[in-house]
Amino acid sequence: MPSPRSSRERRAGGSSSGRPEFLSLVSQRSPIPPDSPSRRKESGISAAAPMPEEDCMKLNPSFLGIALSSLLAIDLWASKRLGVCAGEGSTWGSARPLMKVIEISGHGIPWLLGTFYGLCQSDSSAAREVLLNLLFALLLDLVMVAVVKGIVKRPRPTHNKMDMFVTISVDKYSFPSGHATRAALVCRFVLRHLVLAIPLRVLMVLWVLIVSVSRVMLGRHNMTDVLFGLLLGYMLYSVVEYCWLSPLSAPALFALWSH
Ligand SMILES: CC(C)=CCC/C(C)=C/CC/C(C)=C/CC/C(C)=C/COP(=O)(O)O
Repeated sequence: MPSPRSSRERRAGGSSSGRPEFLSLVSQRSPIPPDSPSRRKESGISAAAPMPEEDCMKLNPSFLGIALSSLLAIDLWASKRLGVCAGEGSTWGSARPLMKVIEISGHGIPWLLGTFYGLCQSDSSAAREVLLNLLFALLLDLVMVAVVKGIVKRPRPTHNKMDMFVTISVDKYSFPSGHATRAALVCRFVLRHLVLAIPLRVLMVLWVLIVSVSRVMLGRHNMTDVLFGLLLGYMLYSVVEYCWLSPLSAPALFALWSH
């Protein structure tokens, strides 16, 4: 048996849209009397009787849609204003070389190569365990960011100059920021597994903040790319911790690195 909503939509000319702005247009052609309860419901005028849950749900996607578009508009506008190092001629264009050094400090290549080198050089099994897990974390991060970038396909900001040091194909997309995920992941990893003096721990957190802010200042990302990247990196560390590789759980891997 057809639901009351679907039969109403058929009467209204076959529209399947549940969005109120479309329903108000549709209702001009509807044979339902203007003061009927269902007409009041469609036009959003509150009736004495409580609205059925089905009709309340119709308003939410539209509200959510407006809220999301507003957030994205604010994000684009603010990110463009903060992109003060996006080009040599930008307001803070002279700071661009420094921003690019910060960019390299969070790039995948130095982190992967450094960890790989450390793994080959390490002679203690405890160090090997930590470095092997760091390598796993960095590779997992690379894969996850590539997957999300490939799904979301959000283009980089229009003011970005694509002059980045070594990129892969999905790096033409900006959501999420790979630098932000890596910085958050590495920071959590290092704070958990390295015994560092307090000033160094503070420096590590500051580095995450500087790398994150520099992504927007360089014009590489919108703010939401960076915020989501930080969140993703933070969560990825929990995955690494959960899958922690040890000589017991992955003996073959550890046999590879034992001298
Ligand atoms: C050395 C080992 C063990 C493996 C190398 C594997 C490999 C394919 C590395 C690629 C590293 C690479 C090119 C990463 C891209 C980093 C990057 C430019 C991310 C984009 O960051 P974003 O913040 O602009 O999104």
